[in-house]
Amino acid sequence: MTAPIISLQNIDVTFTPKGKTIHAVKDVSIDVQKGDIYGIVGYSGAGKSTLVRTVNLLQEPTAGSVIINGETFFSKVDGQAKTQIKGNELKEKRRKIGMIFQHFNLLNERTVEENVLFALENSKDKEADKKKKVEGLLDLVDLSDRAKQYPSQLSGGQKQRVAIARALANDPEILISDEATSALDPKTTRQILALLKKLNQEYNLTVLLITHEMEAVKSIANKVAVMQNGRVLEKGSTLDIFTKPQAELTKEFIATATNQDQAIEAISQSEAVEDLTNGQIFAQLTYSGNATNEPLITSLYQNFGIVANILYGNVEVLQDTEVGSLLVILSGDTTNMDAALDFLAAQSVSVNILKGEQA
Ligand SMILES: Nc1ncnc2c1ncn2[C@@H]1O[C@H](COP(=O)(O)OP(=O)(O)OP(=O)(O)O)[C@@H](O)[C@H]1O
Repeated sequence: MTAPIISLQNIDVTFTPKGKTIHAVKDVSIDVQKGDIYGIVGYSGAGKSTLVRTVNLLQEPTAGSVIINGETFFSKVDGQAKTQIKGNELKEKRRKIGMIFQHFNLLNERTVEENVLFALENSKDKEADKKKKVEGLLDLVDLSDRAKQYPSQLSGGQKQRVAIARALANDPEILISDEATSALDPKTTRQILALLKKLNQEYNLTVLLITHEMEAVKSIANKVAVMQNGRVLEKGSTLDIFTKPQAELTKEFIATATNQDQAIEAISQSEAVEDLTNGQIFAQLTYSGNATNEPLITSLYQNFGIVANILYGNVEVLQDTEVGSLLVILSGDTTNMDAALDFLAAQSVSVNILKGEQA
């Protein structure tokens, strides 16, 4: 595997406001490969923003190493500062890491094209070239007809597209998106995510996607890290995390993103689940790829005499792979049930027992 474009190693960030100590980030290590859309998901206060701000040293880590494109931006290990880029060098490097935010951070008294041009104020290019560049960027984000308008005349989605054009002005290889869709409605969110995906695919832009919405991760990220209380609880490919989540928090995020929490809640109150008898299990089965095509339910009956009553089923496509989810009541002999659950595990079906003897 090639060297990561972003390598955060054992990052700690501690704040000490008024003598109080806040461990915002605790021993976080993340490697992002070029071309990844890497989601970092967690609730408010989990430490996501603080962590990503260490990538361009807007936030200096208390300890750890920040290595971008093989170059050590910062390293402090065992209390010893080893490397830290500063001053103009840091400013120069920062320009190669674009950032977009929840509230767009546009200059309200400047037009759309002036906002984008502003990012090029340190560029030594000729004015005519800069103008051309801005035109190209506005074309890219489909806002050419709004060039002379002011931010107040734009919708939230359009403002975010101006911010994206501005973030791309210095040809960054990395784009940090910090809750960029959190203030947008669902349809506009989908459009902005589609634009990020397009930039990723067509320009090989690496995207760090900070969000509290697993839905956003599901739709465009190929990798994801789940954060809570400053720590990464688990990380991996989006497909793996969605099909085999380990941490309770991850399961919660996924249930919300796939609307399964609503299905589980509704079905949990159904008569069939309320009146679960001995030997019955109410479970969620999640499976991907080949397993989707396996006649699982038939196998359970034929091989183990276990009857599966399907109460809810859903299939979606994640990273070009089908991911299926079933809410079922499994009924049958206890010994056979154990064997059936082992069989499901061997078929790479993740079984989450929601109610019943083995829960
Ligand atoms: N400059 C600061 N001084 C003191 N505490 C801070 C500072 N910045 C962040 N924190 C604290 O660090 C913790 C992590 O905050 P952070 O903003 O990174 O979380 P987050 O996951 O990005 O959440 P949000 O989406 O709400 O910003 C919080 O407890 C926050 O109050």
